[in-house]
Amino acid sequence: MTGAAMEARGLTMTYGRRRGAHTALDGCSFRLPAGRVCALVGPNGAGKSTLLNLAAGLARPSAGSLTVLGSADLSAVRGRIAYVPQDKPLYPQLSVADTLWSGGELNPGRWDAETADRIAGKLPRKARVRTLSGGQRTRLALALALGKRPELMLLDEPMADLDPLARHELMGVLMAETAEHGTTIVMSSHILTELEGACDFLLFVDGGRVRLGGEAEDIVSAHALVTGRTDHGLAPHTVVESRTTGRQLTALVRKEGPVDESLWATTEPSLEELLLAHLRSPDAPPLLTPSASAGTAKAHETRAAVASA
Ligand SMILES: Nc1ncnc2c1ncn2[C@@H]1O[C@H](COP(=O)(O)OP(=O)(O)OP(=O)(O)O)[C@@H](O)[C@H]1O
Repeated sequence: MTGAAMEARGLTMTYGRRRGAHTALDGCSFRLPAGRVCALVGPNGAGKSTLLNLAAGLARPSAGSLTVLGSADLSAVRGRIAYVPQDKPLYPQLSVADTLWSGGELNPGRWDAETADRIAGKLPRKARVRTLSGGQRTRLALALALGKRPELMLLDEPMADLDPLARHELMGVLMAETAEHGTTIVMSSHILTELEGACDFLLFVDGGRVRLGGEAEDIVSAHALVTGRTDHGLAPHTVVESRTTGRQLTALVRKEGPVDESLWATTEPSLEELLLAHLRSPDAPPLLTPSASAGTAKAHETRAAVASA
């Protein structure tokens, strides 16, 4: 599919009322183009699970709007979405085989038994779900999600309890899904090293707000790691984070034009370095690339239509 897999405008979610009220998402606006593998990152309590719950249609926003797969009525697109929440809810009394069978029963016309079976891998088919380890349960939940052949997969910390080999395998499977079927994947994770190279889009949420959004490559290349003398100013660049050792300054900057490389030794940060710097600097200004800005696609389409008229 083309267009946006998700588009949020002023998306706000407040839990509780009056004195006990807590705003988990606070006026988020962003756009996630279809067919991307999107890393949803942010510190504990940032609002990641809340966003995934809203996208899965399990809760309604307190204010603002959220469009998923082109529809504001999320019950209408539920069949095209697979959601694997953090606690991986499965029926503990069912066997692995029965759980896979139920996937087929619940998703008539869409179910891909071969894929589900492949992802379930060596899980003992006769074992009851309640006897599986955390990682094995995750594998089964992912088999159900992928077997559904969704257009949008929402995965809340899918890698947390997988062993390194299984994580590697999962990343490969998810990337193949996107390449073959154009599936959009949104995956929350705290394991930053594993996201690099696997995710091509980034949503960094903190304090209920989107602080970074867009193509991972574009976001990384908008920044630079610079080292130089403290008396060389860094203007006009925005300093996200800096550290001084004697007369030497090392900083992660958001570039406003080219960095003067005669004064500053400059390298491109890794995605992990970039995210860590932003985690440590909650006051850094937000950055949304044009592809992640809500409403941009329509504006581009309108401009293109006007130009070709
Ligand atoms: N059902 C709820 N009732 C009240 N507050 C909630 C509820 N669910 C989440 N919250 C609060 O909303 C905020 C965001 O929570 P959320 O689970 O979305 O964060 P998160 O980014 O997924 O965190 P983590 O990385 O720890 O999983 C937190 O302060 C949390 O305490």
